[in-house]
Amino acid sequence: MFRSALVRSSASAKQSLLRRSFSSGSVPERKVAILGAAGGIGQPLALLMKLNPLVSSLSLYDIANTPGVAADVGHINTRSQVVGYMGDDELAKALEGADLVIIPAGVPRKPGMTRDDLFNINAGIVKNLCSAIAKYCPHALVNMISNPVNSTVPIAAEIFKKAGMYDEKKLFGVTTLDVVRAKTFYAGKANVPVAEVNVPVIGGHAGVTILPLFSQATPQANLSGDVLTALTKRTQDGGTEVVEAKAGKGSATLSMAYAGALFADACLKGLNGVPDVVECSYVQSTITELPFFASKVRLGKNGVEEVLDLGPLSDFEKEGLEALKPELKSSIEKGVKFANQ
Ligand SMILES: NC(=O)C1=CN([C@@H]2O[C@H](COP(=O)(O)OP(=O)(O)OC[C@H]3O[C@@H](n4cnc5c(N)ncnc54)[C@H](O)[C@@H]3O)[C@@H](O)[C@H]2O)C=CC1
Ligand SMILES: O=C([O-])CC(=O)C(=O)O
Repeated sequence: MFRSALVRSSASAKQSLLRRSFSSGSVPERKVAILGAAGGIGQPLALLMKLNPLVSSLSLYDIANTPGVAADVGHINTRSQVVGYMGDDELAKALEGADLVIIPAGVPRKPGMTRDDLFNINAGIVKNLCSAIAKYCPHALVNMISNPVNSTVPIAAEIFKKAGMYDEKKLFGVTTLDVVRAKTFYAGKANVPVAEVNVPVIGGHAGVTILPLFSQATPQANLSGDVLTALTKRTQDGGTEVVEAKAGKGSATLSMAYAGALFADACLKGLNGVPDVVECSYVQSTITELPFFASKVRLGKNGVEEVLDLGPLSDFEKEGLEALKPELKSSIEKGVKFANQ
């Protein structure tokens, strides 16, 4: 009893210290820039980042419509100052001093398209934005949302290498929506409280390259092989499920904004020195033979602190891992080739 009272009092002392340091303004200043901020993901993501007390400056950039989004979000009475920037001429100002850049710029899918069908348009957009990041905020963490993520992250890496500022610890493909979906679908089948669920998702972010590891899901549940196969397929097809339901009006935006805000928050916590922040992300990696791979990553003051290994896989997951490698490899090579042509 004495020990638990001690634990309680030290926890509440920590909380009040945190509260005091926050109110005295010692939470670090952090500038977050969203590129593509007026889009379907960009707008709700701007809202969620405005609600995040770790952000002191929120920079909203797009090629159109940012003044309205910035004026709207800027009226919310939370910590960050919001500024909207529109068009190429304002990109430098949008990026200068950014600690974290989130990129949901680019076109979304329509029914019948794969993410790779977006390559021709989005690769060029990502290339230009990354050239600007290299110039104006070379030390920022970059959260890449624009599809096809399996290729846009390698494109970003090549552009950064050419600019001589590439730091593999600072570049992330955002695969959090796959984790969010895997948790939701698993909780439904396992009949466990969704808030308690954890499921790592590895590989990449398209079709079979998305590999949820339900064998490592917690809380554990005794689900049959058929159910696990169906859960895996639903997670892999989650994006397509939304694209079809939206019937030509785009892809996931609200759940993506939620996932993007979760991942950005984890990055900011890491930058601020919060220990043991672990999220899945598509990063430069040596845990398989592929140069980029999504897995659990420990986040820290410099971005990626550690790429965690995959842990034990079921036979079904081992097969899934081998099956995803050719597609992921060719998407990576396509990105590298594009950036260097
Ligand atoms: N990583 C993931 O899990 C997910 C990725 N996505 C991807 O996110 C991207 C954006 O999706 P939505 O927001 O639904 O599309 P959207 O079309 O609603 O918005 C995209 C925004 O990007 C802007 N934009 C275009 N070119 C730009 C440039 N050069 N600089 C700055 N902004 C530019 C547009 O003006 C528009 O406001 C798509 O590529 C989509 O496939 C979508 C859902 C999940
Ligand atoms: O499916 C799409 O095109 C958008 C996306 O990446 C997702 O929802 O996971």
